[in-house]
Formats: sequence, C-alpha cells, structure tokens
Amino acid sequence: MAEPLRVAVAGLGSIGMRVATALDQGVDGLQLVAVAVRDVRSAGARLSGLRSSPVVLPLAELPDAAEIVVECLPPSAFSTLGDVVVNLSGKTFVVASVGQLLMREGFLDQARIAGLRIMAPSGAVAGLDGLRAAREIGLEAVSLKTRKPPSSFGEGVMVGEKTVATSGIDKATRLFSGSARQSIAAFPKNINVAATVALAGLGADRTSVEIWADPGVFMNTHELTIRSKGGTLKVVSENLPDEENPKSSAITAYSIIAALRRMNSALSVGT
Ligand SMILES: NC(=O)C1=CN([C@@H]2O[C@H](COP(=O)(O)OP(=O)(O)OC[C@H]3O[C@@H](n4cnc5c(N)ncnc54)[C@H](O)[C@@H]3O)[C@@H](O)[C@H]2O)C=CC1
Ligand SMILES: O=C([O-])CC(=O)C(=O)O
Repeated sequence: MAEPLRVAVAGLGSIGMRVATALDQGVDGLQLVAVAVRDVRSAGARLSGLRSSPVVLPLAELPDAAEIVVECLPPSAFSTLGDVVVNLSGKTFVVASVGQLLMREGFLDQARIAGLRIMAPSGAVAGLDGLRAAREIGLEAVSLKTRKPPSSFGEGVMVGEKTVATSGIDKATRLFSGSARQSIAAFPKNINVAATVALAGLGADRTSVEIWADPGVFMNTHELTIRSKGGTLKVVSENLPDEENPKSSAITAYSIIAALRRMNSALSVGT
C-alpha cells in the first residue's frame, strides 16, 4: 500500500478544527501530521481532543511538513502561509479563504508557474457542478445573492458610507451590489463564496454579487443564478450558521472534508 499523504491544517477555528478532527478520525490515504494555531496555550484543549499528535508549527513552516496544506485562517493571516506555499512545486493547497486568491494579484499565476495545485472546495455554496458544466457549453450571466442575519456581520457594518450597528437593522438591507472582486474587497470575511463562484465561472469582474443583512433570515442564504446556452440554473443554499463562528456556515468544513475524501476515492460522482 502507498504511504498516506501527509496533511497540515492551518488554523484550528470553527472550520479547521472540524477538518483536523475528521482527518484524525480517518480519511483514506491521508494522515494529519501538523497544525498551525495562533496561540499554542489556548489551543491546548483543542489539540488534546485529537487521537493523533500533530506537530504544532509556525504558519510559514507548515508547508515543509506535508504534501497537502489546508488553509482555514482568517483572511488577515492568509499571506503568511500563502507567500511560502505559492512557490512550492508538487504540493496541494486547499483553501477556505478563497477570496484571498482574488485579492492577491498574481497569486494564481505564480502558483501555476511554480507547480502548486490549488483546490477551492465548494464551501458554503452549492451549484458549482452545474456552473462548471454551464461554462463548457457557454456562460451568459452568473449572479450570487447572499443574505445573512445582521449579527453574522459582527457588531457594526457599512451601509453606504455609514457604519451601522447590526443590532439596529430591522428590515432587509442591501449592504453591497457589484462584482465578485469588489465584494471580497468590501467583505473579506463574509463572501468567499463569491470568489469560489467567480473562479468556477465568469471570473471576478463579470460575476455579479449582492449582499444583504436580513433580520428575516436565520440561515446564511446564497442564491446562485446561472444563465448559459444550456438553460438557467437556480440553486439556493440555506445554511445553518456555525455555532462557534456564525459568520461561517456549518456546512463549509464538511465541504472541505468531502473534497479531501474525494482525493483518494476510486469512484468520483458529480462534476
Ligand atoms: N469558502 C467558503 O465557502 C467559506 C470560507 N470561510 C472562510 O474560511 C476561513 C476560516 O473560517 P473560520 O474557521 O470560520 O474562522 P475562525 O475565525 O473560526 O478560525 C480561524 C482560526 O485561525 C486562527 N489563526 C489566526 N491567526 C493565525 C496564525 N497566524 N496562525 C495560525 N492560526 C491562526 C485563529 O486563532 C482561529 O482559530 C475564513 O477566512 C472564513 O472567511 C468561511 C465560510 C465559508
Ligand atoms: O459561510 C458562508 O455562508 C459564507 C461565508 O461566510 C463566506 O463565503 O465567506
């Protein structure tokens, strides 16, 4: 039997901890060997829940320890890891903060030239299978409308030119309308899904995005509409917010876990 591929997880927050736990419990062909955390002391309890004993490394050293590096960091910490991994041939970089792939100019080209494989799992948005097929036949328009409970945006949020307390938002309020690229620049922690849709479809500047803070919804809701020469697809994801980090949908971690399982699966179902 082939040796398992070594996996490192960067960030043990709401998504990273679930991914590490799944790897720890067993994913065929993969072995959790290393993690990076912001504060080793406060991460002790999390690490003690794992059966294996992954080594704890600084972010920039993580790629040396594994063939597969899974990024589950806040966008602000992405570059410490990204700047190292981007030059590494033969590794696989699995990304949660997908928006950062758009924000860092030249990153995708640099990675391609170096020979780094990048995987952006579907995360919190469904419908990428259809989007990829529609791209083959000929895309005409792609739009994403995201609605989240106001509290998902933290205590305060920009509405037009003003910062507004989210506790005071009492009706559905459009926070943003524009391209996927602009949406990530404005809401880097909330709309990675726009980057994922853009990368699978019409690109960062031709993918339309709206973001709404809506006290009428409990779920993080993403409506993806795809028009192509093959017809129209409308896919609505209504995701429970993660209990630990309500900005993120709970399903996101499991999308990453499913993508990792698929890497070594003999049967691949879905586009
Ligand atoms: N692709 C998608 O569909 C989605 C992506 N996301 C994105 O995924 C990323 C992770 O999300 P969550 O796990 O919910 O965030 P989180 O805030 O719960 O976890 C981030 C973790 O990274 C750790 N961290 C911060 N700086 C670090 C450093 N220098 N070294 C090591 N660890 C460090 C923090 O301590 C925290 O444990 C975020 O960028 C989020 O916006 C979230 C939801 C959906
Ligand atoms: O989890 C979600 O529903 C979407 C999200 O935060 C993101 O794309 O960054």
